Amino acid sequence: MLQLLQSPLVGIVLCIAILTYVGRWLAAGYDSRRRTHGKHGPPHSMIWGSLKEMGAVAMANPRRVHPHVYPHLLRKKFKLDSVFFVDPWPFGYDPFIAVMDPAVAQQVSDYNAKKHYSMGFYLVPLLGHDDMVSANGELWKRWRTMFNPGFSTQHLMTLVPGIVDDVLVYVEKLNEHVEKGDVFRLEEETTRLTIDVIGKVVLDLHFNMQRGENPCIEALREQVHLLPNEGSQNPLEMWHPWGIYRRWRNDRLMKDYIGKVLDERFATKGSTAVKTERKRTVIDLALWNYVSGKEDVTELKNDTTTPKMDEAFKQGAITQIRAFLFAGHDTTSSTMCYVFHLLKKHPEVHKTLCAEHESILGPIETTADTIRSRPHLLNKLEYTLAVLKETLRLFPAASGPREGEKDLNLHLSNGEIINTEGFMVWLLHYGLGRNEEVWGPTVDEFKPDRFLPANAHKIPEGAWRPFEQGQRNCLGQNLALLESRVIMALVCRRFEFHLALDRLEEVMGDGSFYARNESFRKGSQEVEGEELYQILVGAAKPREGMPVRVTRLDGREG
Ligand code: HEM
Repeated sequence: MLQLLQSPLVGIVLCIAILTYVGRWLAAGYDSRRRTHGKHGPPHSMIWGSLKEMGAVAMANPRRVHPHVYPHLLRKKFKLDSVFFVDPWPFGYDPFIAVMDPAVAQQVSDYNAKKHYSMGFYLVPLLGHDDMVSANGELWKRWRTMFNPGFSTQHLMTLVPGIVDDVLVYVEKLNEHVEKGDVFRLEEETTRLTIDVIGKVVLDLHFNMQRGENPCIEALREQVHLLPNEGSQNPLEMWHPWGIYRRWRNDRLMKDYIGKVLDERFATKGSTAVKTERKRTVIDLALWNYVSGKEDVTELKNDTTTPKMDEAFKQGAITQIRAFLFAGHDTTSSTMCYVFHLLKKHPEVHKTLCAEHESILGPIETTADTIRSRPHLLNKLEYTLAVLKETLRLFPAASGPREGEKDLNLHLSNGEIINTEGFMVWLLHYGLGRNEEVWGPTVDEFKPDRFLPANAHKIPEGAWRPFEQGQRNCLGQNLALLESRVIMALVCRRFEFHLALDRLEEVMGDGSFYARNESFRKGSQEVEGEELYQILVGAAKPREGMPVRVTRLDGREG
């Protein structure tokens, strides 16, 4: 063996392999430069691409600001149009077309452009292969069709009492923080709540993360933190042996845990209950579809031994369940954090919101029971919905990376037509929500009124898309908006949250991911005057997990 390794032939083969790899890498770089040169965008050089200009913007802003913020800052700095080209090679995967124009974004979703392949790479450690968030074509369609009924408004209304129970635990915990007067990370507490909610929706399980721990969720959350994130300026971080081991271990743990739940549900319910009960949790929908797809279910019904599930189906279902657990927790908790942050900054909005809750849901003491018995009242909270929409306009939790292709042409308002082949088409909800050409002179102001039904017609079509639109829109958006309204109805009249970024040292020992890496805290800590800027940790989250103090608004017990 040693002799073989020392032979000149092996050396030659290795050299050829390395040279081929480097050659292909350089060719990709040249291609990226060539494609982007001369196109509308920040100043571009054949040597540096857009790197110099991106670097200058990065240097003028906090080191770990979320990548979806940069194109917006570039657009403002160079007074660019709402669609432009950026060449970040050797960073990223392809040169990209930044889209912050509603009509053009709409063209991309009407075309039903494919998810960009980088999304799959990014999500594999977290979700496994072929998850429905990044999959395309028939594979995606099959899962989406299967799970759609689990997110119908009618079904979601039946979940409201369970959501209320979870939010009441959250209220209890906030009261404990009031008593202690401590500083804590609001994102952490809120994420535990949204996990409890999504656990019921997806697996019909109560994870009880607000009062305890769960190994599967711990693994999921650690996995989120091990993805390329705010620490990924160091490309070697992904290759750290400890990180590789933890990702492997977490992946196995999640697969085993969810696989066991699936097996148990399938064994206890077998086909009979799954077929007759027609429950609509994600897991039951998966099982129901599986059982219904069988040619002969009687064989399963009469089976006295434990029925076994086809392994390929099981692995696919595990991946989708992981996708729901992931997509359904931190996006919502991040949005809630920004709602509370903006309400504190805008007391007049907070007051109007509380008045709406009082008039539609009655006194706070009876609100939980009122919502449980008359959940449809949540649909009447127009101002609450407007506050949520305005928050998502300014702080969207995600964006939409799509793959350009030969037949996908973008028709710009100036008559120009852009062919997208070879580019990533990046639908940037952050930049779209902050584009003054779309939202006018009040673009930077927090004005929920713009989303009230009387004003909604003034908003250009396709301009509000934090859940994306078209066939690949967010499957969980109705759940997110419903859950958020329950939280707001039970929290906003009780508490206010005081941002405590100046008391960070009090939470640094909490062992959370946010406590890592001191170097991120050096230099400017504001983006366009906002100190609670977004960072990338799975979703776009408030930096430092939003350290706060909480006080009671009425001085009474919550
Ligand atoms: C405020 C909260 C949320 C926001 C802002 C949000 C945003 C988004 C966005 C922008 C997409 C499209 C991504 C793309 O175009 O590449 C998406 C997809 C998705 N979201 Fe959400 N989401 C939220 C909550 C949820 C919840 C609660 C669930 C729970 C089940 C969920 C499940 C999904 C799924 C399964 C997809 C993929 C849908 C498909 O491709 O067919 N999301 N979300």
